[in-house]
Amino acid sequence: MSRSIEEHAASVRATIARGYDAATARLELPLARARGAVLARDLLAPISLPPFTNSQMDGFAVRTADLRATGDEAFTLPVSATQAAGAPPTTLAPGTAVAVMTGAALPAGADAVVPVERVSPSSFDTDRITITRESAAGVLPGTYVRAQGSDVERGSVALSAGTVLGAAALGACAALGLDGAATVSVRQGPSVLVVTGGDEVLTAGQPLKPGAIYDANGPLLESWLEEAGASAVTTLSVTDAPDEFSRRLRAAVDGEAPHLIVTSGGISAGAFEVVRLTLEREAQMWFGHVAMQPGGPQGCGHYRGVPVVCLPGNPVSSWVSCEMFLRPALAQVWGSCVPPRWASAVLTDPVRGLTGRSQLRRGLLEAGDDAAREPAVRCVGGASSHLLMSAARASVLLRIPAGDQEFPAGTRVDILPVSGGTIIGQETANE
Ligand SMILES: Nc1nc2c(c(=O)[nH]1)N[C@H]1C(S)=C(S)[C@@H](COP(=O)(O)OP(=O)(O)OC[C@H]3O[C@@H](n4cnc5c(N)ncnc54)[C@H](O)[C@@H]3O)O[C@H]1N2
Ligand code: MOO
Repeated sequence: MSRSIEEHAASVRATIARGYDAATARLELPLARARGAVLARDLLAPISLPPFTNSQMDGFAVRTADLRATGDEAFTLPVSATQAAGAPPTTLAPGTAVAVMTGAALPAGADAVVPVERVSPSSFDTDRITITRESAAGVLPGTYVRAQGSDVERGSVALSAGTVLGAAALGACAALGLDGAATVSVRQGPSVLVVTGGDEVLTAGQPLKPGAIYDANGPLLESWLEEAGASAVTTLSVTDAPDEFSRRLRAAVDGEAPHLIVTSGGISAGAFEVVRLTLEREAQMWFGHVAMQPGGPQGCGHYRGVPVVCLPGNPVSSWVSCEMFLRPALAQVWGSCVPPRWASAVLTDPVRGLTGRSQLRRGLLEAGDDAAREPAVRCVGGASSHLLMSAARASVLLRIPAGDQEFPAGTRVDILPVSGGTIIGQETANE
């Protein structure tokens, strides 16, 4: 049975939704440990920002009414005081100006600021300034004034639920006076049991035997899931022996009580597909083919009431499947990671499509030195799903539409940014 990418994505989302646990999905965390997390609740502002009305420019605070007299070609005002940043606000006497610095409180009575370079002399070392009629015409109430609460009003929503606590958001929290110990309510993803292995798979650190390979998928999935906000990830390494697989899976699921099981490998057409054969017998599952490459063989369902998502064993297939199926589902159901942020770019080189299947090639977005130019993307490595080293160099996945045709250079394709990848320009910097 075959599915489209969208059909399988919907099915994985519905599968994962059955394991959703509202109590786990929200967590109180001190800000110092919340970097990268997603806010679960609106964060209300404990103070207004700016906390007081202040100047946006180094210049002179004035009363605009003083610059409206008719007939004069220029306005000359005595400088009655200097208002430095950090000092309490002074008062502007009518018919005068107060020298004011960027970020300094606007003196009481002033309603605009004229930048120092627009007055004569253009200096603070003076006891009077002159403003031409032409310059004065542009000085309106509020000019170069940052009103109290113009960024956020005390008590209103400063950062809404769903905001990722990146650098700007953490800076915003600090601006509100929240220190690292202040707690915020953040999203947390499911606890996940990762099942990887096969008779050929060894854990790194052991001597490599003929016919064996090291386990890439365990660490790959663990790291991907942690980045996606999983509350805990435990890994079960299995062999291809069905009875042992069945027994150990059951013990792990009963012992860990995970919200989600993610398996890799053992689901396609071979003679020892232990994951598919066991789950077809012991769980309610769909196994079949999704019209994409890599990541064709897929499965999902429920094992003892726990959602299971089965990914194909080739490492690149597992990784691409995480981005295509787990990311949208975790983002929508648990809210613990950003949803896929698809964009577009043009191909630098021709790419051959595949009949009946979209391809998800790994690519590098070229550094654009011209902001007006559309971003350009090139494939890194070939199409095969064992090519994990070139996948590690990729900064995006490119979706090449189905079709037995060549998509020429210049074709616009959908791209999905991924974390990691090689920084263009540093490929030869072996320091
Ligand atoms: N006759 C067919 N054969 C295959 C088909 C098919 O449709 N008909 N599909 C191919 C595709 S596409 C993929 S993808 C794989 C998926 O197979 P499985 O999910 O059953 O995965 P395995 O056979 O167990 O492993 C595939 C490949 O990946 C390596 N592997 C597995 N686990 C790990 C791990 N933890 N770390 C590193 N590498 C791992 C494994 O050694 C195999 O080379 O099936 C194709 N075959
Ligand atoms: O579809 Mo498989 O996942 O290409 O290698």
